[in-house]
Amino acid sequence: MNKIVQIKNVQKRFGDNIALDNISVDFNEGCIHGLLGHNGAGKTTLIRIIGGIYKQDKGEVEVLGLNPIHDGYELRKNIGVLSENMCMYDRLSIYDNLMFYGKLYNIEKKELKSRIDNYLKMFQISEFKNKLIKDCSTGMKKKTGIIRAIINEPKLLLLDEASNGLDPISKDEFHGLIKELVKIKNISVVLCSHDLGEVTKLCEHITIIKKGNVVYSDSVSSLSSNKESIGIKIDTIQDLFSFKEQIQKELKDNKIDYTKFNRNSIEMEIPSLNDINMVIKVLINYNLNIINVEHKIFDLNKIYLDSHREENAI
Ligand SMILES: Nc1ncnc2c1ncn2[C@@H]1O[C@H](COP(=O)(O)OP(=O)(O)OP(=O)(O)O)[C@@H](O)[C@H]1O
Repeated sequence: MNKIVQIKNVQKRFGDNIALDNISVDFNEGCIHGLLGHNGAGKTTLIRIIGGIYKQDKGEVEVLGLNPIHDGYELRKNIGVLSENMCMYDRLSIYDNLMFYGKLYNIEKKELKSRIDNYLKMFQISEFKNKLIKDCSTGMKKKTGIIRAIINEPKLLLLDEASNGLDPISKDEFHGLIKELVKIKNISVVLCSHDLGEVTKLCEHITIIKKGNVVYSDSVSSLSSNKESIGIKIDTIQDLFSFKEQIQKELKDNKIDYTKFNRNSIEMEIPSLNDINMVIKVLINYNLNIINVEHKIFDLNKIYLDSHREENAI
């Protein structure tokens, strides 16, 4: 698979603050890549280096075979960026905003109009095209923001916490649109998010950054197939916290070290599916009513928490 982004030993400082320490990571073409990490981990800085907005202090960066600093003009023609703050003109309509941004790319007027019309249709906001941005809902603005980010038909789309503020239904729609773009336009995406559900749903490759270093980077398919243990989640009617310590001890005696208790559910890693019966017996012994048993093939929550334990610090 071709590499669309190659980052090698990149460092970026802001004064004494090391935003990126010594990062090396590659992103493949035609995939959605998730970029995760706590607040201040360095995600936006990395996105901005990829987009040619910041220049790294050390290391090498290649995006679409280009050097983002030296080939900035060429690069900007081929990437799209959407961040939480979308920077659109409040007093212009959806349509006029898109025309304005499209003209910046020197897209021929007839072609630009046809692209805008097609995307407005695809995103189901044609009927609102004359609405001023200041009067639009967050969902409408986000859709306009994505159209703006892809109006130049980019090969790479950088989404920095772009779905923030969307209600669950609009978020679902947003995810559908991103998937569709990847499928029909073969766009590669780097998606920065704090929403692990969103990343699990969309991304084929995941990179976790901690204090300016990559602490985790792997494809979801290899994560799922290389797993030595199996994640399960069991829902109960009763409150599990009252039995937490006893259950935890019994499971530990049965070689189940990782357990996460929620009020009405327990998540754990079991060595094999045969161990499910033993776990259920333990719970039933506490007169707990089990209402659901879920097999979690890919548990990003656990991967994220594990990668932020102190012993994994680089
Ligand atoms: N322009 C800047 N000037 C000074 N410091 C900056 C600048 N941009 C980022 N930093 C610092 O670099 C570090 C990494 O910030 P960055 O915004 O990349 O993190 P992030 O992972 O995107 O965080 P969040 O999830 O909160 O958006 C932080 O300590 C931040 O304060």
